Amino acid sequence: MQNPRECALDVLIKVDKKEELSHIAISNVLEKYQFSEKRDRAFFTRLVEGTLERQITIDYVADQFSKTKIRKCKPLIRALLRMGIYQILYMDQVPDSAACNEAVKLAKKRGFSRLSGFVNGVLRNISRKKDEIQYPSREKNLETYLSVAYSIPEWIIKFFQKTYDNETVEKIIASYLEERKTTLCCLISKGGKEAVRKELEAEGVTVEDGSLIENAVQISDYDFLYRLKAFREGSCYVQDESSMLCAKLASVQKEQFVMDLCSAPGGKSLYVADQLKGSGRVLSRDLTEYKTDLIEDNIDRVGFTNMESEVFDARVLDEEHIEAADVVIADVPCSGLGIMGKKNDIKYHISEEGMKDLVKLQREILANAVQYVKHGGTLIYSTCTINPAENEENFRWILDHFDFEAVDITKELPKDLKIETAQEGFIQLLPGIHPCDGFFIGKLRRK
Ligand SMILES: C[S@@+](CC[C@H](N)C(=O)[O-])C[C@H]1O[C@@H](n2cnc3c(N)ncnc32)[C@H](O)[C@@H]1O
Repeated sequence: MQNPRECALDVLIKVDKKEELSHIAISNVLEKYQFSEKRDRAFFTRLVEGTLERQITIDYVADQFSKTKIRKCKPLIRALLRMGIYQILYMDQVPDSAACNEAVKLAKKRGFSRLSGFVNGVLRNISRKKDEIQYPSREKNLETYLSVAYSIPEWIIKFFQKTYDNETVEKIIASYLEERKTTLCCLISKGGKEAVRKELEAEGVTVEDGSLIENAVQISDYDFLYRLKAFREGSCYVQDESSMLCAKLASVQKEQFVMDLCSAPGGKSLYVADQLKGSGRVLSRDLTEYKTDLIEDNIDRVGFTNMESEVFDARVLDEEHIEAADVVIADVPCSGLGIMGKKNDIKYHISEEGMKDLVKLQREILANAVQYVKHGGTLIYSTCTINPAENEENFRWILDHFDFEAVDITKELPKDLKIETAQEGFIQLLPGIHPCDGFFIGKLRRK
């Protein structure tokens, strides 16, 4: 990686133009430069993720120091300013002078010599007057304050306030900015947690136990996941504990047939296939070949023979599988408000209108999902969002329209997780309140 700042600039421009999602753009660059220095790769990742994460705060600051509003700047200049401000405000180890000089050099290199003075002026001014930056008053307008302080669109804050008190809302949005470790699910059939821990520690990785799930570990102090033997050889895979809990609640039994309707990259399928210990069958579907290739990559890596992938649109009823499955998992496409800390694009892309369309799509998928469940079989309905319409309202819609009953999951939850609605068959996990992503899980039984 010759110049991590230039790589970051290119990714930020692409993401700004909505040409690519940030996590995909970042991982493409990291893959391309997998043999570059660990330090450069880490700097690049932090610069892109941090700049996107703090974009609302950064833009608010930029507009105080520039006559041209940042939204009106050319994409390259906007990206340069944003990443320059991020370095000045949030990267203590980078001298402000380096942040300014490198931004000026990149502006010139990319044919914007005329505007390099403007970039220099804005960045140096912010660097000089850091202590004079004005932020909105918490007392005068809580929502605007929270939006700028935590870099979350104001409408999302108001949306959360409809369901949660201000203290909870602040905990949720603060959690999105927290640094998080990578969580891995250790496959039981590959020796389980202790075997994985041993291999990871031998490679210098720091390994801690997960908070909710027995076979979860959290790792730090590593560079490239694919270089870790335990990962490469398929003893573990990346999965948040909320997702593991979701798959665990499917409570699969040996020899069962499981249909996972929206399954790429295959996390929940892998979990249940592992629980089936080589028996039974997991049919993992997704909408496109690009997506099922991701599932196939995972199957190849872990070597499971009881799991297969298939391109299938879950909105289309599959007559051949009516009442065929012991367990159906409908982990549907959703607004993703529970994972905004991991996927920075979500907060800039999603809208209330978009969430309404998602509810329609989810019900279309659910109307088919219910039909694949055998009588007495299980339906798991899940999302990674915090939106009552996509979550408990859809759950109740199933109960109202189909021959299903809610399953009391109180006793199946980890002992530290006490959520009252569990007896009604569902839980809403909240980041900042629970030690995992924001996630909804509902469990139903076909009568
Ligand atoms: C929340 S993600 C699934 C995550 C996955 N269950 C896991 O644990 O790794 C939702 C998935 O639904 C897929 N999807 C969207 N529309 C779909 C449709 N009509 N039919 C099938 N899958 C769809 C998306 O491609 C995406 O992979």
